[in-house]
Amino acid sequence: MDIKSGHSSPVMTDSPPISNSILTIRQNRLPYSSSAAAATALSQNNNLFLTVPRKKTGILDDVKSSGWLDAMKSSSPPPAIVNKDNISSDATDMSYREWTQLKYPSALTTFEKIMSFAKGKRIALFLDYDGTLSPIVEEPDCAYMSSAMRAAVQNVAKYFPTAIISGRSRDKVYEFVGLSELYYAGSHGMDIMSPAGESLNHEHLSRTVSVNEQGKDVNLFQPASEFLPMIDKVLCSLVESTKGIDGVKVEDNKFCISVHYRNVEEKNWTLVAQRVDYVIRTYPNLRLTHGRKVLEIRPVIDWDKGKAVTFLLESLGLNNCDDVLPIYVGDDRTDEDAFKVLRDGPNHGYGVLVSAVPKDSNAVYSLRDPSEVNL
Ligand SMILES: O=P(O)(O)OC[C@H]1O[C@H](O[C@H]2O[C@H](CO)[C@@H](O)[C@H](O)[C@H]2O)[C@H](O)[C@@H](O)[C@@H]1O
Repeated sequence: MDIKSGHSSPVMTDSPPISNSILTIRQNRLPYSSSAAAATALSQNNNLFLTVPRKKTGILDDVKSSGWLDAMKSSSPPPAIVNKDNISSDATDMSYREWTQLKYPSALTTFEKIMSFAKGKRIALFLDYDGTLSPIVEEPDCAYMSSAMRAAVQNVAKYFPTAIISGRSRDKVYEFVGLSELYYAGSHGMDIMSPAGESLNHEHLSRTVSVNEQGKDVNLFQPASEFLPMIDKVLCSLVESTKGIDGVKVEDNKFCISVHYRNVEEKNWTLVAQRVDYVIRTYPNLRLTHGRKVLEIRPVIDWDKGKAVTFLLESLGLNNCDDVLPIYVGDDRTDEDAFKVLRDGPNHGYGVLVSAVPKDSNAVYSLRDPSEVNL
């Protein structure tokens, strides 16, 4: 594979050797140089989002009838599917193989095909964090990324504009990744930051300049900033109302809040759902989504990871270009918005779903786990 310089983003010219990691890029590459758009109404018809019931009075009934509990139970692969040694059963293996053969081919085995499609195109790379760059662990504060993964991300970012798109707060995910040359979109895309020295050029941008850890100016785009006081209030209420439940963790993600129940005994999951429901039912401007053993509370604005990808492509001048190939790698339900944008929108690209279990997705390709994102 060779990459031509002289473009704002390098162009793929040859097929690279097959790699066992989507982030492995070898050889001599040249570096690339490279009014708040907060829409007001909720336009999510996406059935991944659960509407918070407002008018009923029986909280437990609400929690049951609105499907919260079912979603909570199915929100991460049950331990029975992948055993402790990560050795899956024959039946599981078979269904996974079928799934990758028939529906979502492995990005590793089709790497050559992807690269031949990328020939002559500029790549823009979008990476989710938890479950994609770092393995899912019990303690959210300990979801560290390996140095090998960091080096791989750093390497690709020399050649392609690269962004981390996470549900976490931007500060937290920046702390984990630690690479100042990347774009970061925290809070499910509601907090976008350019690398130092790069600006976010966008018609809808009411630009905020901020100073990063190295004292350099960076551009911020925060379409939900008006919700901050409300989110802070709700955060305090959620901490207070769940504090008696063993194992629960309320995480401040700045423009959204995560209520983790991974370490809560299953018999108490109803209680978690009830308490969360009780707090947020009085806030019509908030909505609830489910992640991996986590309830995520965020403002009702027409913004998600898919919108963040579009915004970044537009800011980079890479939108609606036939010679651009955006690639998004993610594992979670919230990544589906980005996969959908790349599959159906004008910026045709590839979604790569990281999953060890078969599931339906808007992605085109798959990888089994973070170790396949980078070996
Ligand atoms: O968009 P992401 O970068 O994938 O962030 C989504 C959520 O990830 C984190 O929670 C998940 O990972 C934890 C660490 O492995 C795990 O303990 C938890 O059960 C998972 O849900 C993060 O803590 C959340 O705030 C993010 O919303």
